[in-house]
Amino acid sequence: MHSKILILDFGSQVTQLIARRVREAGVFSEVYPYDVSDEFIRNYGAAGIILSGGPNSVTEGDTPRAPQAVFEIGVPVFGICYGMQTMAEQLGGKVEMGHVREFGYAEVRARGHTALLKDISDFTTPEGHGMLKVWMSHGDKVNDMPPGFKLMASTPNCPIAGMADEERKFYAFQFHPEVTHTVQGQAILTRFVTEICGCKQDWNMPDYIAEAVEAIRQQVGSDEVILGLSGGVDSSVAAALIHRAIGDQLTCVFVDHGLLRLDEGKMVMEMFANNLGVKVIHVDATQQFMGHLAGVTDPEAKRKIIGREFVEVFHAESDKLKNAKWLAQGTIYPDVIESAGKGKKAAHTIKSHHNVGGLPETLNLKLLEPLRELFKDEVRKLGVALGLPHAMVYRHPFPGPGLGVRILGEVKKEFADLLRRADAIFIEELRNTKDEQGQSWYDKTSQAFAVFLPVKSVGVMGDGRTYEYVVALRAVQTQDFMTAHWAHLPHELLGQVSNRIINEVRGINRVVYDISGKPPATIEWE
Ligand SMILES: Nc1ncnc2c1ncn2[C@@H]1O[C@H](COP(=O)(O)OP(=O)(O)OP(=O)(O)O)[C@@H](O)[C@H]1O
Ligand SMILES: O=c1[nH]c(=O)c2[nH+]cn([C@@H]3O[C@H](COP(=O)(O)O)[C@@H](O)[C@H]3O)c2[nH]1
Ligand SMILES: NC(=O)CC[C@H](N)C(=O)O
Ligand SMILES: [Mg+2]
Repeated sequence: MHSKILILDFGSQVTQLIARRVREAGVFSEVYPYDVSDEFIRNYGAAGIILSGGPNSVTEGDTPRAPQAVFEIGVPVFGICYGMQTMAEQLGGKVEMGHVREFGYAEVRARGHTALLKDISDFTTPEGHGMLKVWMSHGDKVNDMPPGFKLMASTPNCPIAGMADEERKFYAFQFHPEVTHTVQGQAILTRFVTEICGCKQDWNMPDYIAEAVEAIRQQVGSDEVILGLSGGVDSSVAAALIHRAIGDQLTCVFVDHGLLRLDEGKMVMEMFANNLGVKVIHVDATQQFMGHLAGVTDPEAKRKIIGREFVEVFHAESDKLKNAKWLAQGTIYPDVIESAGKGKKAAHTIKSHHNVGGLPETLNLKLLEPLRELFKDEVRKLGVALGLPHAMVYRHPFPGPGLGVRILGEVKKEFADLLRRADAIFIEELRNTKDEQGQSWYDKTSQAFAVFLPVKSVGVMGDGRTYEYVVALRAVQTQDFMTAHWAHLPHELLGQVSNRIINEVRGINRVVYDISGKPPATIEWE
């Protein structure tokens, strides 16, 4: 049995990051909603409990509180932001609605020489104070500490930015150690779970796989599962994991909508059907997709058509199976955060992701989403541990609607064929570079591709006049795809790509490079 950390979620946008940091420390953890019962807390067997942040204010009645048992069962407790505020309130301290709200970077003075912070700091002031560079996001603050607590950290705006009752091993911070902007955040959480809670650092990817496999078997029983396999990272890793769990009960459906990259279909079939022994149905739905897309120029209309036709195909394929009760998806945590955010804040829809998530009721399939707690880089590590080739796991993401959102305006087969070839040249040239560390520009960019512009311009080739189409190259660097910088590719490389495309792809006589960031542009052009 692993020792385990219980994380109680008060609704923060970044709760899963806490779980991720604990995983990175090699310790097992699970996230539960804050309102589990006292009995649950007593029986769970946690080596320590972490209380997350959250959008509410403890100064208002009827807002979330931790089960009282959290503070009674004698295990260490770590409060973060709202978690600190409710800890203070529940143990007899005082929280006030702040007059100054603090969002973003702050420097915090570490105080009190606690077991948690000893020798952790980012720099020392001339007066000899240890300082931490942290990330804050709060309005309320603790004004009086509960009995038994001493001051652990402070800022000018927030005199009680950290507090500790070392007797009971209760620790709390107003800032967020789980985000990477808090430089020592991982060190602080690692120390909490190892030295303060006494957990062994014995939890690793093979254990994760074993537990996920067991959970999938429990959930699915003897039912059949279908999975939309794109050849992208997420659905490939999901397929490998589910296949490990239930073998032939899994059927993957790979849809070729005629808008895939060059040789994509061949590659996916070889990899999965031939090398990994996974059952894959290759559906050539080119006619169906292209037929419905004919004459349609509006980007949202195109996306909706593609989403609808995907569902049609999955529907038809699941009907052919005897006992298909589940639709598996490669949904990962950022997808979950984004959709929750949309529900709460009524944000504008910038793009309708084709997402199989918006499935019609009539499909009558339950969802199986074994990756929904993981971040992209963790999914990649999982893929490698499952034996998928490095090159597949570290591919750039490719959107479900494929070249459909990279051919501006009406999608035509002729355009898709030109774009596929231009794109393959760009990617090949990126892969062929190498810096001193042995990294290629493909590795150093997060996503790179060509875009087809259905406008013609005049050129001169071999003394003859040409009047042909334009291709735009796009390459971006990003952590989370929510914001992105355009990649500063070397001019020689761009020149080489441009030369090859114009020389090798008849029909293209001009290549341009996209130098827009996100925001204000988006990564895809439609
Ligand atoms: N051509 C396709 N055939 C079948 N399913 C698809 C296809 N394209 C996309 N999907 C489904 O849509 C889901 C979402 O696509 P998305 O691009 O976000 O993930 P991915 O393709 O698995 O990974 P990546 O982000 O690396 O491209 C996929 O997990 C897959 O289930
Ligand atoms: O599976 C997907 N279905 C979609 O409909 C879709 N639209 C955009 N993307 C990918 O999402 C990331 C952000 O893209 P944007 O900046 O263009 O919104 C980039 O990685 C895009 O490739 C999609 N992925
Ligand atoms: N990030 C948080 O947990 C915020 C806590 C609380 N809602 C505040 O604004 O102070
Ligand atoms: Mg994809």
